[in-house]
Amino acid sequence: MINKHLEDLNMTTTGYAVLRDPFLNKGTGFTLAERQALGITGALPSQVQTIDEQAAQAYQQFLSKTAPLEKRIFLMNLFNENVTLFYHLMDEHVAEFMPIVYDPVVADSIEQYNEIFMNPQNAAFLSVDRPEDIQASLRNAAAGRDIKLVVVTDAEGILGMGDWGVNGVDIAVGKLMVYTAAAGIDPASVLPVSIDAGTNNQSLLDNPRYLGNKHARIAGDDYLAFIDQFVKAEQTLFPESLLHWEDFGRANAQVILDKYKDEIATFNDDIQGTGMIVLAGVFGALNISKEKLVDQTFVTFGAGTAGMGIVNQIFTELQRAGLSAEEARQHFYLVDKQGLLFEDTPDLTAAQKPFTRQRSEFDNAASLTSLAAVVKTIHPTVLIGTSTQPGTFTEEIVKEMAAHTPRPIIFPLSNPTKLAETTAENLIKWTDGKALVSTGIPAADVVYKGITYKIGQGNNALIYPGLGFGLVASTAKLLTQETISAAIHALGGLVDADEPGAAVLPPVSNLTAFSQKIAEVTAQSVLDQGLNREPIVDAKQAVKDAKWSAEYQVGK
Ligand SMILES: NC(=O)c1ccc[n+]([C@@H]2O[C@H](COP(=O)([O-])OP(=O)(O)OC[C@H]3O[C@@H](n4cnc5c(N)ncnc54)[C@H](O)[C@@H]3O)[C@@H](O)[C@H]2O)c1
Ligand SMILES: O=C(O)C[C@H](O)C(=O)O
Ligand SMILES: [Mn+2]
Repeated sequence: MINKHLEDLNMTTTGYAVLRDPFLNKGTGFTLAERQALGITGALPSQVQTIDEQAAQAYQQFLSKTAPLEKRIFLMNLFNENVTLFYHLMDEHVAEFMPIVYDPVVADSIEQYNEIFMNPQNAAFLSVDRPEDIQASLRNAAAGRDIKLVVVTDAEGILGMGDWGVNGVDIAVGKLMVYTAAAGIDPASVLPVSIDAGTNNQSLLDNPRYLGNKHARIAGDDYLAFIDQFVKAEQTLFPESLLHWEDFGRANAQVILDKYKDEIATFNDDIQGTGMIVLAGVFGALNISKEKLVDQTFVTFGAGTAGMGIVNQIFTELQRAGLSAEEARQHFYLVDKQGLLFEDTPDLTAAQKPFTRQRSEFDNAASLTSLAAVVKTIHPTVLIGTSTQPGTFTEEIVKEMAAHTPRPIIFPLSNPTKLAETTAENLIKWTDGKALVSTGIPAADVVYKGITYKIGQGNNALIYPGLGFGLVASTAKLLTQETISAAIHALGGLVDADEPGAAVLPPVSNLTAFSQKIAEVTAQSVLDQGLNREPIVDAKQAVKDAKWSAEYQVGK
């Protein structure tokens, strides 16, 4: 698909403006004829390079950087200069670049955002103090581009690191880069958005270099009114776009999703994307252990945005498998700061309440205040960590779990690296190779007693690009549970369960291939429900037509 922006600008943009527009620039890739036509003859050295030659040269420069953050800065600057070359290079090195462009190195860039500030990858910055600027800010950042996908963050819950104010814009930028690298959405059709609602992070407020609003976060009705103004402006300016919410705080994420999910094409990645990838990972694990979902007992450690997204997705699937809601609920034990969550536990969230337990179920209810006590009492078969508490899946807890189930499914999912509940290596060793493991951040293979255990990455990045691109390609009006379930099953069936040490999810090196499959299944589901805005008959063809590839267009 040739973006309208390219056609429009191509006719009117000439001279240095072409070289400075990252969506148009080819640098030394411009042919002599193009240089002539665009009025940039003499503005570049005489050699004309192919994109492969440029990519090889850029990769050498990338390799000369040793610190991960330096590598990221190099790649962000390359993106700012030449978007096509950036993605051409990323296509060739997707497994190597993902941790740099995205999690975990994106966490370092967020923490040091003000100190390393650079031209911000075409993001839109909205300030809660200037609601009157919302429309203009979105329009200016889009700069005439036809926007089909917006990733917005207010950065109250960046990964597990809490409130990072305006710095959090980098997660919106990173998520969108993964969308294009994985699924092939046209980078000229996407927009990262930062909502600066203030920050409660004292280190930012005290930092003289902090670039965001230097006041406490606004909350409550004022906050929700600003969100509503944003949604209305976004939908007015980009009426066919998908709106993706990222890293909002626990008190707002579900409220916002519930408010808009039946009205517009929208998606909360931490709730829905995480629920999807975890269920796909559990299916992958059950393919290996040859067990059934309905026979599993789940302990979720950290019953916040992600934890409850996971519980609800599995809960839905258990009902699809034939259980009643009440039967399905019996499979879950939620552990949060307070310990096991009971119906009379103080400070329960709305999402937690339906899944609490009764004290009368246990002889030792009063002592179920720690994960160790809960694991010892419940004997879970699946343990999921979204707690933000590093090192909490201890050897004692893991060994206790493994003593009561042949293939314990254990997913320490908290990000970034420094917050993970434990490592894949620990889990394999402590369980003598029995654990079926997935981690939020990328993990190296674990070699143990002669077997190489591959570790699937349980990160929503393995599923949201295919889902989101499928929705955009099929011009979806809404995202339904039916579509979500279809996408999960598309991914869950992609592992080779019989290989010794097999991973529960496919490798990031295959991200492009399986994102394509997820996009096709998603688009088909949208068509099956009649939720497409445009008349589309062939889902696969629609995905193919919408796919952008990181090659220069001749003569453009
Ligand atoms: N791998 C993935 O795809 C993925 C996706 C989303 C979130 N995450 C990770 O999950 C973590 C949580 O994210 P979130 O958006 O749900 O945040 P959140 O703040 O909504 O939830 C965190 C929950 O953990 C609880 N918690 C805090 N301390 C605890 C303790 N000592 N014991 C038990 N529970 C405790 C909190 O009370 C809260 O309910 C983050 O580290 C995030 O990076 C991973
Ligand atoms: O950003 C990630 O790596 C996954 C997830 O959305 C998170 O918030 O941790
Ligand atoms: Mn997130």
